[in-house]
Amino acid sequence: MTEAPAAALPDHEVRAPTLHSATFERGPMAESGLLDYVVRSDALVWGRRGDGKVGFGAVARCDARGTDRFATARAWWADVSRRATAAPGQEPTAPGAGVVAFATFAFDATSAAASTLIVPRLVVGRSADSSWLTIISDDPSEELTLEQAEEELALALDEVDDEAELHRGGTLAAGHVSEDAFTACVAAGVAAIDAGELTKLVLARDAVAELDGPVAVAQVLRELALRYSDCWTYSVDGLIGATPEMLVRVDGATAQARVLAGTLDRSTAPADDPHYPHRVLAGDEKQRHEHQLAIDSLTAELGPLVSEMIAPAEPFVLQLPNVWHLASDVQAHLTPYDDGRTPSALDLAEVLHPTAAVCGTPTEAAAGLIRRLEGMDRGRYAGPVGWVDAEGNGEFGIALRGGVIESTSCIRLYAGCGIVAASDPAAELAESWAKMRPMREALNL
Ligand SMILES: C=C(O[C@@H]1C=C(C(=O)O)C=C[C@H]1O)C(=O)O
Repeated sequence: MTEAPAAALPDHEVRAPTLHSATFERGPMAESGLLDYVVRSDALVWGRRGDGKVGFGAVARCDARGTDRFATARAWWADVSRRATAAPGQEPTAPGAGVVAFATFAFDATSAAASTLIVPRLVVGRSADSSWLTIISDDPSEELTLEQAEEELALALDEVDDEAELHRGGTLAAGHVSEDAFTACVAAGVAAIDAGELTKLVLARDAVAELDGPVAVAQVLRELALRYSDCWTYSVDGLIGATPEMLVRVDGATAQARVLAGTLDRSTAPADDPHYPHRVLAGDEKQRHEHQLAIDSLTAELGPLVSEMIAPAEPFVLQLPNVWHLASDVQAHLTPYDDGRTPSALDLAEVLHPTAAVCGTPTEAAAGLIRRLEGMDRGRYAGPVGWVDAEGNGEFGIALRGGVIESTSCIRLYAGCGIVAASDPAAELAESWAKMRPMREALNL
């Protein structure tokens, strides 16, 4: 048995609000599902193939920084969850219904970026077999009715962005890590690997998009969701994108992850060779090695918390519109902590982050070298992004293939690549461009 992580920090002042909610079942949604609700730039979004949730407004928020960012978020969420109540007869009916927080975490403990949990006022949710509307209040005396919830939702959907003012295009410039700096970083990373300092590290760069009008967030999200239907589209407090990588998903006592590592650009692939990705990706020793290190880092951290883990012996080739990836879906049965509680999605996000898919092996050596070589604050790029409910169910993707909105018309994009002994700087630079393609296309750049 494993000891549960401390439920509250020793100096944690309980300032979590007492929330109550009402959840109303709704009929089947149109084929487009949740996308019909992605119309505002300030909505909270988590979704894939029309399922997921869209949040409006905010009734509570927790911001944390530094080494304790996960612990602070966990303690705050434990307080919120413990006190949350539901209106009689309107209890949550599915994971993610009822009181729920959208969450985003900085990649590194030294980041200036806040890690944030936001509880929305309204949530429209949809899963394979149900859809619902939840309204949440921090005023225990407020009566929460379906009429009230529908009225507020209609208002929220009415105040859509003025399409005439939104951006049509713009320019993309180097960020903190230019192309030259990136290739130099990769060369230095390979040298460190050759010197035996570490086995793998993931190096990233950024690029700044200056648009000719306000970022058309909702439009970008809808486009990403439609084109990248195998990815999880997210928007939490200015962090937006569509990630193909699931750090962890918790549904009751089941945990799942989708590990990616190993990438092949589709734009340079021969059109007439259907076996190309299997031969060049699945058959390549460097890519297989990089992938195995990512799986090992996940299973090593997850192992002590589960009674059973199924990790396939062979990765599969995940085809996205821009690239192919080597992918492995891992599933596990969670063991309760010795206090009887099942590890939550938040607990697991903390334990699993950062995997070797975005940091390296060994973790500490890679994290140190990333700080030194990149010399940029990754902010929330490559950190966990997703949601958690009061029961501990939730989904945390790794915030990849996206960017951070820095001002009304400016968004910073990020992309990184796994570096092993056989990596070539120019090839890694090209791969980083392929990984920025989804956002560039959605932004019209
Ligand atoms: C770091 C990123 O992607 C990660 C690195 C990969 C690789 O190097 O092959 C593949 C998928 C992701 O785990 C990114 O998209 O920025």
